[in-house]
Amino acid sequence: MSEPTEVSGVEIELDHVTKRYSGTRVPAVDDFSMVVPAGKIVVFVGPSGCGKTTTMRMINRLVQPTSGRITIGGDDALKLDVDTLRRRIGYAIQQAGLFPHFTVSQNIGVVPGLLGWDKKKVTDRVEEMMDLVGLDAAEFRDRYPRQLSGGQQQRVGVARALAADPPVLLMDEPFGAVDPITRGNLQDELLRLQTDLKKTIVFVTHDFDEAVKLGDKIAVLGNQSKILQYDTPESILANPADDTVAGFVGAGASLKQLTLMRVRDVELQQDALTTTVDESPAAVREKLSTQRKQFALVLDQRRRPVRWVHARELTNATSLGSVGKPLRDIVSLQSTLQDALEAMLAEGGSVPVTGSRGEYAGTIKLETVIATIQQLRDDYASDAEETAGEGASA
Ligand SMILES: Nc1ncnc2c1ncn2[C@@H]1O[C@H](COP(=O)(O)OP(=O)(O)OP(=O)(O)O)[C@@H](O)[C@H]1O
Repeated sequence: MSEPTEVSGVEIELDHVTKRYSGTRVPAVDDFSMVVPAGKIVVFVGPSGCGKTTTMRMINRLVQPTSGRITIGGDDALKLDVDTLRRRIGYAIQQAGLFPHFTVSQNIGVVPGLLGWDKKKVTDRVEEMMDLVGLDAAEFRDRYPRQLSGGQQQRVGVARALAADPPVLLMDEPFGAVDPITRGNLQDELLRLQTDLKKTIVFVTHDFDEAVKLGDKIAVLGNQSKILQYDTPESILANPADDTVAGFVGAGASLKQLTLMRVRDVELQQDALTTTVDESPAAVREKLSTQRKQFALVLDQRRRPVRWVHARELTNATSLGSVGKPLRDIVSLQSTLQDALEAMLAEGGSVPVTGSRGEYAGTIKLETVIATIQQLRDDYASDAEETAGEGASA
């Protein structure tokens, strides 16, 4: 295994690449040039039909370019044997594209199997991948895709794409078909994985917020995959290159900046009273009353938050095993402040924050997010003033 901090991804370069589908008048992709840096996530975002998918699929030659050059880690992708090329490139798509008659483990083991790995190595790898994407192998290994939720299917799709440890990952709207909360969780998990894996990832989406959250760089594309702007999310939000990009960035750029900040970047509260499921309700009620608090946060044996319980609910309770209100939404240290804000609005107050293994790390409160928005606006206003000042003195 490589060191976790090592970049395992390789650079991708597209050089004057054009795709003209037969029988069409205008090219779907016209003279596209870009360098995707090794170990980074580059997100293609743009309107429907602008050529995002065609551009991406030329990288693994699911679409054959009409002209131009593509190199992957310095090798000419158009000259490589197509099987060799695709072994270097994981591919995940919307609705996961799983084989319906294969179990989860067969789906994840497809590429290692094709590569001729022995059975034991494939089984071990499947378990490792399931663990990586947060699926319990014992529970899910033998299920069929239709026996999984949309989010679980997407996790299997990501596990399958990563199974042969390719340096490059292409992801075409992989989280497009799931509800917003699951989508947020899947995005967080991808970022968490990427911290260790450091693959080169090209990610296609319609959703600008998703692009801001995931991208080290974003390519805003117009018709025929024309690159309108290719830059960091911070620069695109602060300085959209033209009106079309500004339109895409949309209203509320300062709110969108909340997607650039993570919960780990702000201060958490440590004043909630926590308790475990095996503590007696009477003891917890006593502590609540001494500390003049109304709510306690119940943690499970692994210190993962499960429920808020109100002092009132403890009066007749015999155990902490079931009383209280289950948490609908938990944010992690990786979540964006926007996710945290949405969770707070849904929960109606502070929300618990979890660390990398799901353990309780503190709570985040609305005032913290509001103060951060204020800070971002002040910073933005003073930057704008400086820029205006420079203009005047030039
Ligand atoms: N096989 C094909 N034959 C002919 N034209 C095609 C083919 N595939 C795509 N196109 C056209 O090429 C253009 C770009 O399509 P592409 O799927 O790459 O866009 P996209 O940006 O990924 O769109 P969306 O976001 O809707 O998926 C579109 O005008 C589409 O109609």
